[in-house]
Order: sequence, then structure tokens, then C-alpha cells
Amino acid sequence: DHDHFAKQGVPNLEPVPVFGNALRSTFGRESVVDLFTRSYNKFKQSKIHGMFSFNQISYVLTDPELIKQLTIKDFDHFINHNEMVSEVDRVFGKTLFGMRGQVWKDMRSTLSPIFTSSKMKAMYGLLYNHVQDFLKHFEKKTGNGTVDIDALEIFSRFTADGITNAVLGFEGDCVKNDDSALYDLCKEILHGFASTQAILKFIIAFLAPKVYSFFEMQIISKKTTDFFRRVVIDVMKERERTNVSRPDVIQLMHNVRSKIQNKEALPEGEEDGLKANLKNLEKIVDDDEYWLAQGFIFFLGGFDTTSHLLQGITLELALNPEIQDELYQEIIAVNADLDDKPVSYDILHNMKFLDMVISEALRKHPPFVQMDRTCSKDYNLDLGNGKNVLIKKGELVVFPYYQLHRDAEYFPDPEKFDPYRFSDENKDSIVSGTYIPFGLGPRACIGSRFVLMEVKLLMFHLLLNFEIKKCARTPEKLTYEQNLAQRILQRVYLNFVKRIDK
Ligand code: HEM
Repeated sequence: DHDHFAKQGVPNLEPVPVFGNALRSTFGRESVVDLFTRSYNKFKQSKIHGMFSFNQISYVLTDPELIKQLTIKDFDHFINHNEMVSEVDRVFGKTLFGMRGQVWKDMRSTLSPIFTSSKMKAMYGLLYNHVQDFLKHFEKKTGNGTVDIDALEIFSRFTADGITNAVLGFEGDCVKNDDSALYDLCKEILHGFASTQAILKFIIAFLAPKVYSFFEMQIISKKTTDFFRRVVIDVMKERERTNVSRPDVIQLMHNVRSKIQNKEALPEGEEDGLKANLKNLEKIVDDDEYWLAQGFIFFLGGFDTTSHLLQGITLELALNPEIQDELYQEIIAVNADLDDKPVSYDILHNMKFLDMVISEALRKHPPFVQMDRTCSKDYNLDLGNGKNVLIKKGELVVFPYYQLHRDAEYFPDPEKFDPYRFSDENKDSIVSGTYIPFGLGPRACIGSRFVLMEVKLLMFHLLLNFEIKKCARTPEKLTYEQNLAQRILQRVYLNFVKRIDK
């Protein structure tokens, strides 16, 4: 019903039959980011506007206060992400991202203790060694600045191995082996989610479930499920049998799972939440798919997003040599105090300029350009100007991260890469709800601490050893593919020159 928004007094771009507002993106004429920028700029003042993704009704919230209200205060009306994928893919529906309602709440509070700072510290050593290993192989590839390095490619290999090491509990070979089967699998998994073909598949599945099941279409392939069954379930069993322990996520999941299975008395402290969850999780604890699905989502969540962040940081450092130099100065000052000892988690954590550079890269190049929630109970949204909008159960709400992060009202001169937006003096003046690269509220990214640890570790050692330079093939600006996939169009090539003045 294309009058849907007009009846509610909510403005929207004119839709066309079947495709809604997605016609140009479906046929390769416009990126999803450009579509949302168009509607954001036109309707920002209304606080909320409508969008039809095919026939899915979506409300786009442009007002930071309302975004906070829905994701934090009134979270109970908007617990779940878009249900389209969880609805059609059994395994995806069992991942933390795809789970819904009460079971999601229980699983989330069960898994949260895995990502606390104390657990990150225990994992730090694994990532530290991983970074040292990476640099050895990386140095050979750079040809001392003579080879144009494809940043996304090399950092995807780095993050795939990082997540394999810290989450799945074995050493990947994506960096050292150009023909790594693991890396092929990564690309395949990604293609299953982030290509126009994949998105059309979701849409068919959602609009015409019968067609979807008739053709036995699948999003997470059997090969992928089998792989995660092997690396998650079999490894858990192996650890149980051999009593070998390693400070990785598999181990922590195994510990949590066996506690629930054995109805063990739980220690006081951070895992208290488990007690309350035991009852609900008992129903699903024996289902291997719930556990391999978590391995899968940590893997998917951890490799492509983090490599995009690393690409954004290194591109900006190459384009802004004075910022690179300021960061290098911070790094060598810290390094000089280390007396050849490895840099610790706490020292990295306290490096101000490094943190500012990463924050600014997450602002300018957010790996997720938008996020959504499905309304799970009818919700009467008070716009505060005498107007109300009734958001019905099943309708979607979208938060346009990219457009908020580049809105000149909140971030003056938004194209400028300026880490000082996040300095101690300035960061308090950022309007809350406008900078949300990891989302907001109880459903925000569970892995953000892990990301920051991994990225800081790599950037510290990368800059200590290399100067990042732009080359003839370095793009000055990034845009998005003109399709449904929300992928960056340009390949970012950079040169890495070994430093001799260490
Ligand atoms: C730069 C890297 C990353 C970015 C920008 C990012 C961003 C996000 C965002 C925006 C969400 C949705 C939040 C919301 O709806 O409010 C999310 C959810 C999630 N992320 Fe991340 N993420 C990153 C890395 C990771 C890593 C390394 C992991 C795992 C180790 C991870 C695991 C997850 C999971 C499991 C969820 C779903 C949480 C839930 O629904 O309860 N992410 N992430």
C-alpha cells in the first residue's frame, strides 16, 4: 500500500510498484548509501521518513534523540534485527545477530562475559603473536614500497587469521598462503551475504517463501555449516576429551555450555546472569547448531568489518601525512618507554591519539552504513511536535549511520579527516546519538572491545615499522557500488615503505 506513509503524515520518496524505492539500486543505477543520502537530505527535518525496500515498510529515523529512545529506552518494542534473514535461514536465525526475543536476551547475557576487558586481556597474547607473524609475511609482500598493496585484500587476510586464532582456536593460513582454502571460504561466506545476488535471494525468500523453498535456495551453504560444525563442535569435544585449555572464544563458549548442561553451581561475580538464564537456555543448550552459529557470526562479524576499518584508517593516514606523523610520534614515544618489552593491553588502551584516529575512521568510514530493528509490539512514536506515528508490529526501523556521521550539522566539514573531533576537549560536544558505529543499547555490537584491541595492536606495530604512502592508484574518495550490496566501489591501493629511523 503505497499510501501507507502519507496516511500517517510521514513523508517518503515516491515508490514504484514491486521495487518500492529500490528500483535504481536493483538495476545498477544507484548505491543504497546514495539512496539514503537523498532521502536523508530531503526529509531530515521531519525526524522520521518512510522508505519501501521492495514492499517492506521501513521507517528511517534521522533524529538522534528518537534513535536513542528506540534503541535504549523503548528497546522492548524493538528487540530484533530485520527478521528477513533469520526467517529464511535456519542457521542464521540461531546466531546472536539473528536470534529473537527472550532467547536472544538469554543468549546475549550468557555470551557477554566472553567479551569483557578481563577476557580480552587473556586473549591479548594470542593476538599479539598473530600481529608479529603477520608483519613478517607482510614485509615480504610490500617490496619496500615498490608494490601497490590492495589494503582490503591484505587486511581481510589479517583479520580472517586473527578471528580464526582468537575465536576458533587454530592458526589460519590466509596471510602466508596466497591460495588458502580458508580464505576462499571467507570470500564465499561474504558473497553469500553481501552481493546483489544474495540480497535478491533474501528478498525472494521473504516475499515468496514458496519459491524459495521449492528451489531449495540457501544462504549459509552446507559446506559452510559443515566447516563450522567441525571447527566449533568437534573442537569443543576435543577440548573436553583432552582437557586442553586455550584462552579463546571456543573455550569460553565451551565452559559456558558445559556449565548449563551440568547444571553446575556457578561462581559469584560476572557470570551471575547465567543463573537466571539456565532455565531458558536448557531448551537449546544441546542443539549444536546454536553453538556453531555463534562461531559463524563471530567469524563473519569479525573479519570483513574490521578489515574495512583498517582500510579506512590506512587510506586516511596515507592521504593525511601530517596526521600519520603525529600518530607515529605518539607510537615512538610509547615504544621508547617499553625498553624492548612488548606493548601491553593497558598501554595501548591509553594511547589517546591512536584512539582518536580510529574513532574518526569509524565516523568517516563506518563499516556498517546503517542498521535496523523490527518492531515487535505496536509502538506509538511521539515526535514531540504534536504529531504521532504508529509503528506496527513487523514494520522495520532503519538508523542511517553513514548519513548521521557525515551530517555537517553534527560534524562540521564532514569530508575532512580530523581526529581532533574526538580529543578530550572536543568529544563531549558531539551530540549523543549521532556517532554510532557499533550501534546503541542492549543490542549493540558485542565484539567492539575485541575490534579495538586488534586494530590498536596492528596499527601500533604497522606504523612503527612502515610509512604508509599513497600511490598513483590510491583513490582520494570512496563511494559505494551502485547496487543493493552496500560495498565500497574503489579498491584502495597503498605503498608501505620500511622505516629505517626506528
Ligand atoms: C569494526 C568492526 C565492527 C563493527 C563496525 C561492528 C558493528 C556492529 C553493529 C553496528 C552491530 C549492530 C548493532 C545494533 O544493531 O545496534 C553489530 C552487532 C554484532 N557484532 Fe559487530 N562490529 C564489528 C566487529 C565485530 C566483531 C569482531 C565481532 C565478534 C567477535 C562482532 C560480533 C557482533 C555480533 C555477534 C553482533 C550481534 C549482537 C546481537 O545482536 O546481540 N562484531 N556489530
